[in-house]
Amino acid sequence: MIWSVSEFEKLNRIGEGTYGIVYRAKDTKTNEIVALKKVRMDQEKDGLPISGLREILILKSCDHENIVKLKEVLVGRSLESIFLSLEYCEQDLASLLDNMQTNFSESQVKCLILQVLRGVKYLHENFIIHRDLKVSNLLLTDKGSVKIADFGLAKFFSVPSKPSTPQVVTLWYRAPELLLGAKIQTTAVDIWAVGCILGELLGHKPLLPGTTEIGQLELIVDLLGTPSDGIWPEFSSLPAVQNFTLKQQPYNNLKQRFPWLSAAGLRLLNFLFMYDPKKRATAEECLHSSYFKECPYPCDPKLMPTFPHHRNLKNVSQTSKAPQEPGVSSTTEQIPFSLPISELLGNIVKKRKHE
Ligand SMILES: Nc1ncnc2c1ncn2[C@@H]1O[C@H](COP(=O)(O)OP(=O)(O)OP(=O)(O)O)[C@@H](O)[C@H]1O
Repeated sequence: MIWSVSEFEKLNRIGEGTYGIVYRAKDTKTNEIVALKKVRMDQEKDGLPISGLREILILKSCDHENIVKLKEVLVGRSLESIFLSLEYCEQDLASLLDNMQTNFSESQVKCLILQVLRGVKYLHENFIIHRDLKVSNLLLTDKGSVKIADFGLAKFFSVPSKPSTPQVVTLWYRAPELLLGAKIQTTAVDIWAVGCILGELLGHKPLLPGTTEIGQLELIVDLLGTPSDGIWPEFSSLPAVQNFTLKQQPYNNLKQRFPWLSAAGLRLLNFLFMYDPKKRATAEECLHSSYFKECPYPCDPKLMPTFPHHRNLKNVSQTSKAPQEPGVSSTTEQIPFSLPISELLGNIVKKRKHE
């Protein structure tokens, strides 16, 4: 068995999510810049946390230009730390939206959302539901390429579907069926999230920024009107319908929210926001939307502007002050040994003898 050893120079911390810390790092052998995502092992005594395993298995199975590439799974000196080495993307849409001086033009929004839809179409065709699509999980390279990231909540789905835990997807992007306790999750939850992302890009602010589940439902009802069995036959049999009294609001206010948007743009948003998940658009259908075939046309990704690298500027000083993690030096990190995924998964709880 060949163990290849790589050394990474940790450059700065670029993100910290629920499941891990992400660093910008240089592979000192190849000089390649990568993103190293440290998989959080806090509660784990017997191996990888489920979110880390999911992310590895799903990313390993993906090969698409709009899905972030997993290069290697790396194991630290003691098997206690696991890192994913991912292709490096200069921006994530959340920090970009927070920091940009000029808003995205509609043609740029079309370019971005088309790429998201291509990535989502690929996932759904490969029986993967992402379940946590949001602007912070959409990365953008300096070449204008969008990459869907963070597969910690993603899962393979089967047909017919099996019940799964409803508490997924960040509140702002969460589909009404999840808020109402549906037991079966379908690809439609990702499509709802794409609708929220499109609304956020077009409106330059989060579309439905709820702070509680009921508050989230109320924002949805304010925007789209109150659902009923007429438009969504399963509605009144959803588990949580009894828990909430939804206010009666008969109007769809998308046109009021986006008064400048064309009829095709509004049709697309309405299709993404169908209450009934069975009637909601598929990624494939959205890709054929006439919205993308009318002026302003989607810009070519190569013509997307590049932006200052805020995350690096902000975090360089933070990184040098950050408390040192076990086995991690603040400059040249002796981190990981790369191991084949089959080995990793086979040996995940065994200590390495040949280190
Ligand atoms: N390949 C990458 N290139 C550049 N930046 C990245 C990359 N992967 C992740 N990031 C940055 O790190 C942040 C957190 O990453 P990620 O979402 O994968 O972690 P997480 O712990 O699963 O987060 P969450 O809290 O969203 O579940 C992202 O928002 C992004 O800013």
